[in-house]
Amino acid sequence: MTLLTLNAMQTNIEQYAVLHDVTLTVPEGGVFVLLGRNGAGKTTTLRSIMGLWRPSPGSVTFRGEDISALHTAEVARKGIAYVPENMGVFGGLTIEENLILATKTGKFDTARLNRIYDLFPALKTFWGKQAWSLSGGQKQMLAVARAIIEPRDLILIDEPTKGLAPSIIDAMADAFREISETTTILLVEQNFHFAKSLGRDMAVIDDGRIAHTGSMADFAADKALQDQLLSLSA
Ligand SMILES: Nc1ncnc2c1ncn2[C@@H]1O[C@H](COP(=O)(O)OP(=O)(O)OP(=O)(O)O)[C@@H](O)[C@H]1O
Repeated sequence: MTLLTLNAMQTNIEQYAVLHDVTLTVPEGGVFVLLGRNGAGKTTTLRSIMGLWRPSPGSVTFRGEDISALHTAEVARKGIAYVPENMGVFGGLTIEENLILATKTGKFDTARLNRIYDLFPALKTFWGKQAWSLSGGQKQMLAVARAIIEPRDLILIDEPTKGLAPSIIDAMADAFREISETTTILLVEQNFHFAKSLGRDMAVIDDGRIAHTGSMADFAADKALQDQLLSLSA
C-alpha cells in the first residue's frame, strides 16, 4: 500500500529552482532509501515533505490526503517525524529532558521507553547526561529516539551515518531494521554500503530530479548505474 506520494514537486529556495520535478511513491513498511550526490536535492525533498519549504507547483500526499499546504506542526501531527542532518537535539538538556520535550503530554509511555532502551542501550546508561557530552553516535541515537517516542507512521532521516565510526553504523543499521518493522523509514544517505543493507525500495535524485527508482537489490547489482548516478568510482 502507498504511504507517501510526491507529485511533480517543484521547490524554489529564494530565486533558485532546487527541485524541478520530483515524483516518488513510498510504500508502507520497511526502509525506502533516497540516494544522491552532494547538493542533489535530498534534504530539500525531506524539508518539502515537512512543510519547511513549499513545493509549487506539485504536491505531497500522505495516506491519500494532500498535506502540501499544512504547517510543519500539522504535518508532524499526521504521524510524520523528521530527524534532520544536524540531529536537532538540545545540547544543554539531558537525554531524559530531550525525550520528554518530544512527547505530546510530557509523560513517557513505559512500553515505548523500554523499546528505546532496548534499541539504544547507551541512552539508558547516560540518561542523566547533557546531550552535548555524548558521542556523535549517541547524539544520533537520541535524535532517532525523539522521533519514535510517540507512535509514528513515517520517519524521515537525513544522513544519520555522517561522521560515525563503522561499529556505530552497524548498530544503527540494526536499530533501523527493527524500527522499520513497525514504522516506515524514508532514509536519505550517501553511505551506499549502509543504505543497501537496509533499503527495499530506492530512488536516486540528481540535480533536483528523480533519476532512477526501483528495488535496492537491482540497483546494488548494477555497478554501471551506480557509477553513473552516484559517481561511486570517482
Ligand atoms: N537555504 C538555501 N539557500 C539557497 N540554496 C540552497 C539552500 N538550501 C539548499 N540550497 C541549494 O539547493 C541544492 C540542494 O541542496 P540539498 O541540501 O537539498 O542537497 P542534498 O542532496 O541534501 O546535499 P547534501 O548531501 O550536501 O546535504 C544545493 O545546490 C544547495 O546549494
